[in-house]
Formats: sequence, C-alpha cells, structure tokens
Amino acid sequence: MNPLTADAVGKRYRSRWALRECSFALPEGKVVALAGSNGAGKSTLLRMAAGLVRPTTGELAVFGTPVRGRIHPDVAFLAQNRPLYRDFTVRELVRACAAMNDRWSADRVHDMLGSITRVDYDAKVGTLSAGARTQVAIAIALGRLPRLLLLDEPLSDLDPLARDEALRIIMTDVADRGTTVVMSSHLLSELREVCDHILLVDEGRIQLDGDIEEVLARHRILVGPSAEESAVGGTLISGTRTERQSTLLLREAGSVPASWAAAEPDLESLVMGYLRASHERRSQARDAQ
Ligand SMILES: Nc1ncnc2c1ncn2[C@@H]1O[C@H](COP(=O)(O)OP(=O)(O)OP(=O)(O)O)[C@@H](O)[C@H]1O
Repeated sequence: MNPLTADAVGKRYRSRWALRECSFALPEGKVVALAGSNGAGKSTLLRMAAGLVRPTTGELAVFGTPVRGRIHPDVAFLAQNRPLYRDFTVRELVRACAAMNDRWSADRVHDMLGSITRVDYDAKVGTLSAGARTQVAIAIALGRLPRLLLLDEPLSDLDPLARDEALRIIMTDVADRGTTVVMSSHLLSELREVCDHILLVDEGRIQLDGDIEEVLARHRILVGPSAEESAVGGTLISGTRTERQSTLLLREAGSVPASWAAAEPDLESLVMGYLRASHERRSQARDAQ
C-alpha cells in the first residue's frame, strides 16, 4: 500500500496559494527526496501529511487512511526547528517521549543513541551541538517505530560529519525495518546517495515525481552551437545560452545533431534545470502584467 498519497491537494494561506493541485502516490520502502526552492511548499506538504495543517482542497492519505487533523500512528514527523525540551537531559527527554507515545520502543532509541551516536545521556539537550540534537531528535522519532518517517530539512545546519551520522541513523532504520522516508532538503548531492525517489515541488506544484534512476535516464543535457538549437529534438525544459553555445535540459531527447554533446544529467543539474524553468515562467508572467 502507498505510504502517502495526495489527491489534488492545495493549500491557501490567506489570499495566496502555497500548493495547488498536487497529486502523487509514493512507493513503499523508498527514501524520497522532497526538493524545491525556498518557499516552494515543502514544509507545508510535510505538515499536512503529519496532520498539523489542513489542506484547503483535496485530500492526503497515509497507508490508505485520509489524514484528518491528527498524526497517523504509523507516522513520525520531525519539524524543521527540531522542537525539543532544551532544559531536559537526554535521559529525561527520552523518558518523557516514552510516556507520551502509546507505541514506543526504548530499545530502538537506545540502539540509535548508544551504538551510532554515543550521545551523553546526562547532558542537557540545550548544551548539545546542532548535530547531536538532530541525531537525538531522529532517534526519538524512530522510537515510535514509524512506517513513514517525515523529515523537514534534517540535514540543514549540520557539518558533513554530523550529516553523515544523521543519514546513517536514518538508513539503518530503512535497512532494518523497511521504513519509507520523505526528506526535504536543498542538499541534492547528499540526497542522491541515499534517495531512490524524487518529488520536486516548485511554484506550489509537483514538477517531477518518480524513481530517480528512471527520471535521470529520461533526460539529457545537450551542449552545442546556439545557431543549431532548432535542430535539437525533444521536450525542452530549460536552457542557458551564450552568443555561441547553448546548454539545454531536455526530456525524451530526440534527434541530436553531430556537433552537439549529450549526457545524462546528475540530480543537481536536473533539479536546477526544472527550477530555472519555473523561474523563467514566473519572470515572463511578471513581464506580461
Ligand atoms: N503559516 C503560514 N501563514 C502564511 N503563509 C505561510 C505559512 N506557512 C507557509 N506560508 C507560505 O507558504 C509558502 C510555502 O512555504 P513553505 O514553508 O511550505 O515552503 P518551503 O518549501 O518549506 O520553504 P523553505 O525551503 O524555505 O523551508 C511560502 O510562500 C510561505 O511564505
């Protein structure tokens, strides 16, 4: 069963739509990269999936059950600001979370904290480094034994070593329990190493949704003389141009003139190409007004 589906979901804050007509069905047991530029609607989508924000239109469902204003028992959500009681020690925090959750595995939390991060249980949460705090927050989220883990920017403000540790905790759970993870982030190169699936949101709409390998294989970056651009076949997503040379991102590239070089994009250039396209659409709409 799909861990998370969205059917024509939209969210309006006052007069402005943050998300519109978003439909998707995420596959089970995958690690999903939720990408998009600042203000694209990633947090809004995750908060709606966690039952913290109600959609204005459409419906989200977790394992087939519509999300109606409360978190599904199989879901754990870690918000961007990692809300933790800073005056508690790690031990007190873990005990408090155990008391607050009907379903809880102390062993899981101790495994994660003990063997992977070696966090000091007697340290006050507020005195931990940002990396250690994130690791504690992820370990606690996993204490709920979620089947769907929603993480909003789990890697932001972490140094490369702390990022690696945080990802290791997450991936250990994926390997041990087949958890589905949806992780918003701007760090595409890091996501590429751990994610199977991409959901790209921009302008409040889903721009890309699919298995990363398949999505990359459907696209090509073409570089060649600007004068011959009209001879290139396929669906143009976006391009950058100098007087002599064009660099184009195409979906389902068709005929490629001999003077052009073609290569499969990496995740970063693919996402950049789509974000550039929506930026161009926004500029054109502004110019037309
Ligand atoms: N509570 C709110 N009230 C009014 N507008 C909001 C609220 N929350 C979000 N928005 C607006 O909705 C849009 C989407 O915001 P959201 O935080 O979901 O984006 P995001 O993709 O998570 O951004 P970032 O990458 O910067 O965290 C933005 O324009 C934001 O200003």
